[in-house]
Amino acid sequence: MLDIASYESAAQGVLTEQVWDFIQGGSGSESALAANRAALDRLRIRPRVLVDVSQCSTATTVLGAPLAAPLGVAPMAYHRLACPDGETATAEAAGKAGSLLTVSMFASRTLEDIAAAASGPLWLQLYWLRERQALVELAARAAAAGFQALVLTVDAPRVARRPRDVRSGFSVPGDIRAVNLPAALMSSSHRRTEGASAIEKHSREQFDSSITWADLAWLRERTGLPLILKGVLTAEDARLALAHGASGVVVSNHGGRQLDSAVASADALPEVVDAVAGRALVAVDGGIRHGGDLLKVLALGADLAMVGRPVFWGLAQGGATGAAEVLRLLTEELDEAMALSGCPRLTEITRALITSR
Ligand SMILES: Cc1cc2nc3c(=O)[nH]c(=O)nc-3n(C[C@H](O)[C@H](O)[C@H](O)COP(=O)(O)O)c2cc1C
Ligand SMILES: CCCCC(=O)C(=O)O
Repeated sequence: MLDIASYESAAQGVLTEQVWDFIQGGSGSESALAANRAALDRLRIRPRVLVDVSQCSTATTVLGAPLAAPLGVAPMAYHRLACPDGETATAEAAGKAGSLLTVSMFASRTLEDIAAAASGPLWLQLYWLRERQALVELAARAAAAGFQALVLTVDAPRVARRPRDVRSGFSVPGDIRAVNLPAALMSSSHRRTEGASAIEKHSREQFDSSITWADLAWLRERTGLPLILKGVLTAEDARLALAHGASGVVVSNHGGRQLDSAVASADALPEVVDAVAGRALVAVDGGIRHGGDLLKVLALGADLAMVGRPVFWGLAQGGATGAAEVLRLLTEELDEAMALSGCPRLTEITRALITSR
């Protein structure tokens, strides 16, 4: 497999149509989904030549953790939809590739099993549930298992209407469970209804859509782990995130799965980078499919790029091996893009490298 697109088509051949649509799909007209790719494609690289690129290095550290490249796996629910081992396969893959793994609150393997399979840094993603005690317990288990940060997803007061899932009557198969949460909190995710998405209905029941900036203190008082906010798309919210003690933000429109008309993540990235001004970590996700895309978001000022669907495709196609290959491929492509653009070190990747067409 020579590119990420090959993993995508291989995965389509392996997954059921309903799971495929759940993974690939976005909200509404899928315009935010398309915008992520379009924004990256619009950016082009202004390469510099006759630079000594005989020794390129993609290595970096993120919140103190060494990585082979500024690359991480975005949180995605239920990896067992893609392969039988689920998140332990992903953890093994991320470790092999030197990437960071963000585990979803709706992971289908236990935090402890995932930690045992991991050899690299782990973060735990949370949605803010009405049942706050479940958050506190998860945060404590994550810290005990060696997770290094919490990622609170803030772009999902509820799961958006995703037409593909409504049409297919998507529900989470009964044998695949969000095993880190009490079963009673999850039962409606598995309740199949024609013409409705179970996860959208579940989120209306279980997510607390009343939380505001003021509530973040409550969570921060209950964990020693750094808190990162995922789903920030404006300078205003980036400043508020810092004012409320966040250690970082993930610039993301949730892979086009939440606000359908949202700005593309690559378009939002520069204003967030400028607002954060080096005071906290800036990660980004959405549509990153090539090493060149990595180079582009690094040039716009991201400290870390995260990929979602490509990892699912790798898992579907070849379990831990497939997912590791996807992460390695992106890292190799970044290395090549750095060499061919005259940037042997990550610090040389600046905005001067970017033009829009
Ligand atoms: C199948 C799937 C499940 C997801 N589950 C979660 C989740 O549980 N928590 C979350 O914060 N984001 C979730 N996301 C969003 C991803 O973290 C990420 O923002 C998005 O997929 C990045 O875009 P990309 O897929 O284009 O790389 C999910 C995305 C997909 C495709
Ligand atoms: C309730 C599960 C939501 C996972 C998901 O599909 C997403 O966050 O995009």
